[in-house]
Amino acid sequence: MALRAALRQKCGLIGILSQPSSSGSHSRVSAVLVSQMRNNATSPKIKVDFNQSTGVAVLSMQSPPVNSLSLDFLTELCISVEKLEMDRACRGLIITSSLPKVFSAGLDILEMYGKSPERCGEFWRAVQEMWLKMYSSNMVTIAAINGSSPAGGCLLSLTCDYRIMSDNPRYSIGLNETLLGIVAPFGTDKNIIKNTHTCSN
Ligand SMILES: CCCC/C=C\CC(=O)SCCNC(=O)CCNC(=O)[C@H](O)C(C)(C)COP(=O)(O)OP(=O)(O)OC[C@H]1O[C@@H](n2cnc3c(N)ncnc32)[C@H](O)[C@@H]1OP(=O)(O)O
Repeated sequence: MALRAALRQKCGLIGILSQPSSSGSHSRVSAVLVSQMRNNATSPKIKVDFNQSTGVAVLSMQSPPVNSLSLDFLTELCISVEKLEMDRACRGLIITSSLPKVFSAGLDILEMYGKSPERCGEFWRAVQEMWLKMYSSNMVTIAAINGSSPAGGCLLSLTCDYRIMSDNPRYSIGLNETLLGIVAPFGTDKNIIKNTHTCSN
C-alpha cells in the first residue's frame, strides 16, 4: 500500500517534470552513453541486484575508498539507473553503499583540481545529469544511507524520494560544500529534514 501511494505521488511529480524542455532529456541520455563509451570503464563501481518478484532493485556503490563521485563513477551510475528505468518491471530503487562507514564522500575533489576546462565541463554536466536523472526517475527511490554522506553524497540522497540513515553518531550528513566555495540550491536543507528517517544497523 505504502509503495503504491508513493508511486502515485511520484507519478504526479514526474508529470510536472516531464514537460518538454528546451534541453530535452533524450539528448542528456545520449551524452552519458557517449561519455561511457569514451571512458570504457573496466571495473564496476556500481553493482545492481534486481529482485524480479518484488520489482525492487538495490544499487550498491562500491568504489573504494569513499565512493567519491568522479566522472567515471557518475557515468556508471547514470547508465545503471537508465537501464533500470527502461525495465518496466522495476518499480523501486534502493541506493546504498557496499563500503563500511561511507555512503559517499561527494564530488571527487580530484576532478576539480588541475583539469582542463573541457574535462571540468564534462564533469559538471555529469553531476547535473546525475541529479536530474535521479530526481525525475519514474521509480520510487530510496537512499539507504549506511555511512557518512557529506556534500555531493548528501545531494545524491536528496534526489531520492526517501532517505533512511543508520543511527550512528559517527556518520555525518550535510551540505558542507560551502567550505569549498560551492553553493547548494536553495531549499535543499528543508527537504532533507522533512523526509529523512534514521534506523539502527
Ligand atoms: C549544485 C552544487 C552541488 C555541489 C555538491 C557537492 C560538492 C561536493 O561534493 S565537494 C566534495 C566535498 N566532500 C567532502 O568534503 C568530503 C571529504 N571527505 C570526508 O569528509 C571523509 O573522507 C569521509 C567522512 C567521507 C570518510 O572519512 P574516512 O573514512 O576517515 O576516510 P579518509 O578521510 O581517510 O579518506 C580516505 C581517502 O579518500 C579520499 N577522499 C575523501 N573524500 C574524497 C573526495 N570527496 N574526493 C576524492 N577523494 C576523497 C581521502 O583523501 C583519502 O585518500 P588517501 O589519503 O589517498 O587514502
